[in-house]
Amino acid sequence: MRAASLWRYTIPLEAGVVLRDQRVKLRSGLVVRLRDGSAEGWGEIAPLPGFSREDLPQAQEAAEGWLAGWCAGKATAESVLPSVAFGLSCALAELDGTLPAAGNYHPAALCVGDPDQLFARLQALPHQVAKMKVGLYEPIRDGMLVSLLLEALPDLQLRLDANRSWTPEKAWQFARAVEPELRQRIAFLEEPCRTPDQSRRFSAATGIAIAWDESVREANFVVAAQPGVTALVVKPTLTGSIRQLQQLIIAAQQQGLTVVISSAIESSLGLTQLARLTNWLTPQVLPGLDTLDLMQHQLQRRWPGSSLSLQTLADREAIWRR
Ligand SMILES: O=C(O)CCC(=O)C1=CC=C[C@@H](O)[C@@H]1C(=O)O
Ligand SMILES: [Mg+2]
Repeated sequence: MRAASLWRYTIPLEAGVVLRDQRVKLRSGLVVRLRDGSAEGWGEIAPLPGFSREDLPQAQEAAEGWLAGWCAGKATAESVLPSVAFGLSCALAELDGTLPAAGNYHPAALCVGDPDQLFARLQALPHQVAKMKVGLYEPIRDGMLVSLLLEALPDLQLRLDANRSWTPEKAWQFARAVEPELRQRIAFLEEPCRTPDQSRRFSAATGIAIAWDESVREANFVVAAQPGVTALVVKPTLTGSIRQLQQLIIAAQQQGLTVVISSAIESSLGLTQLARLTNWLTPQVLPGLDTLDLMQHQLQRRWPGSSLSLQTLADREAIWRR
């Protein structure tokens, strides 16, 4: 006997969270629970405004349609909406036991805040891998800060993310502020320039490794080894089901590329599932999942070690059930 419930959640974000130049105060999404006899599986469906092609009402409509079919025992294809396909695939994988319980709860530390605080925080990290946004201020300032951190912390490896914000000239200004021997400790710089071509040229000229994030989600994207490209940053809420993630990982491995499983600012429910997917599918790679502290509370499942309070859904009214 199959049953399903859908809840809607809204979590206040910490002041100052900026996504694509927009200050964002709330994160909303759906949580699904599937039951089949005594087995149970949960998933999170949370399109990210400005990044997902579907919005929350569209995701809800698609999820309800899929769930009605599933409860009736019909063979149901994966949704074409990535957030829906991802959340439902997690719920199914918990239900049938394919998603292992063990997780990798040690993401690359996301650096925000002023350089002094950053320095203290980075020094205390168990593994010296951190991620920093660049491209929000002057590129020379970014380059100087990167140099300062790499010089002060000799074991530190930095992942940088420019979100396609630089012209070739600005990207050069950044690179000139980082000495060539320090550039080797930039594990990768995500999408430095406005176009992939410009980013590839930047990498060839500076020796700074790059990674694709936005490009992975473009219709014409092909997984291919290219000089200077070391990694694909994959946010499953934006790319689709666990099966699609597995295909991407296999294709990337065949081309010698690393896949970094990353957050699309999911709640602790989705983040802990991403941590489990990381441990299962990319066990050698630190994930990009250090986004829980952008939120004011956890949802349904605890992230190990987090002191944020937990809100659960079982006593809340579902918006849909069957
Ligand atoms: O990749 C990580 O380590 C954390 C996630 C992260 O940086 C992002 C998540 C979602 C939207 C973006 O603002 C941002 C990114 O650009 O990659
Ligand atoms: Mg990015």
